[in-house]
Amino acid sequence: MKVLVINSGSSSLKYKLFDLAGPRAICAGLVERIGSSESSLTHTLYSDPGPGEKTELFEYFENHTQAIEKVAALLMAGDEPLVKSAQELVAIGHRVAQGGEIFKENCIVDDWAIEGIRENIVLAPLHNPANLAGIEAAMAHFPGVPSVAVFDTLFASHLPDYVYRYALPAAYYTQYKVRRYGFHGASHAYVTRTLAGLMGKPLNELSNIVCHLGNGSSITAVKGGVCRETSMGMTPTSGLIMGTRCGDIDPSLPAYLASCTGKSAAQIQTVLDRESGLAGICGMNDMRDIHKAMALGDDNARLAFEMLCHGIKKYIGAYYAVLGRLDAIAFTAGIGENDAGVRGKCLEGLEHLGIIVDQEVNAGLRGKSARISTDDSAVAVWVVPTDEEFEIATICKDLVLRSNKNV
Ligand SMILES: Nc1ncnc2c1ncn2[C@@H]1O[C@H](COP(=O)(O)OP(=O)(O)O)[C@@H](O)[C@H]1O
Ligand SMILES: CC(=O)OP(=O)(O)O
Ligand SMILES: [Mg+2]
Repeated sequence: MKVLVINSGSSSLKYKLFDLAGPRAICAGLVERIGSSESSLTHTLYSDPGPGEKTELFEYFENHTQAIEKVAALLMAGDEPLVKSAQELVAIGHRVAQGGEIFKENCIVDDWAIEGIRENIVLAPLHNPANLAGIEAAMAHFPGVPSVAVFDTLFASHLPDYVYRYALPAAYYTQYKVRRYGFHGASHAYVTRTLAGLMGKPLNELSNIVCHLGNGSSITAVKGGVCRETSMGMTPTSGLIMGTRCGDIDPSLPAYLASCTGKSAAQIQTVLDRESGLAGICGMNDMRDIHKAMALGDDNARLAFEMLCHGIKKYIGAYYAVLGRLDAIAFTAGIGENDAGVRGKCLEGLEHLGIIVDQEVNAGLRGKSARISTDDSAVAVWVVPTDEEFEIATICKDLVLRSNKNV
């Protein structure tokens, strides 16, 4: 029973092929820095034991459609292709960022779902187009295989009304669905469940914060596995400073900037989504580049780093208060899993809150699960690599099996 999962992020495309009968994924890959001259594809074929063979291709991928064409060709190439024919796949799972109020559950994609995802583009302009391109390209390459849409927004769909509503005229909520949705749901759900397992604590007793820090970043407060607060709002532009997104700003700013610069609302939106965040402050959106620049004394890179860390610290403090009791904080995604500097800095000075980082363990840790707090830290701090694709594959399998039973 093979399931292919496609996770189109704003700047990357991840894929993983699972044989759900087996213990682990068959292969995985990452197309990074899509749209940049430095774009590349890394394809890893897993073998037992060990990570297996790695192929790296440096090619220009202009957009997500081109990336998927290459991935499909890789999976189906050679004498013993990983996917012999489309019929071998029971489903292709797609991460879709914005489900809005249209999608109350994950679903098998049909014309109605495609229209709904398209309608929600205004609520996630960087993501839903990439997600839709992924779905359409996969449908073209693997005809007859059910595509399953797994929505980022569902994890936060049980937020209390006083959290998800904005203090705007009530009609804007009822007519235009203006509200906090929250994103990165598959990641927050997977990391929270994994964290409970690592800590040996029943999920329904765990009170935790997840810091998903990637090119897009969001933080959630979770009690008993249920999301109680989330930093992203109606769109993934809000919350923390991100690679190119501004995060929370004064709501009067767009109108003020429009009057200063003569730019249209759409042009200002592009500035907020694509030219702001870390890139806006220092010209670089990747923390690896920012660290290199900081080491050379670049003060704008230092500022971008400090703004990010300060923002994370503010959310942790606020969500600690929201939860009342905090058992653990988990760091995940590209920055959360790999950047010891960010982890260390944003938790600095929180000892009085019972959060004590073991700086030595933290500094040495990259890309794998481990506790990075000291034994006497009241709040456990963990790095938990996310696996949005595994979460999506599991959802796909359940949905397809259920729908086959109903046929
Ligand atoms: N080794 C590393 N050290 C520091 N930061 C890293 C490292 N690897 C990746 N990152 C950061 O992670 C980001 C990508 O995170 P990821 O979760 O894969 O993004 P997305 O899914 O949003 O495209 C990069 O932009 C970079 O800032
Ligand atoms: C919703 C979102 O920000 O996604 P990504 O992190 O993939 O950009
Ligand atoms: Mg991501």
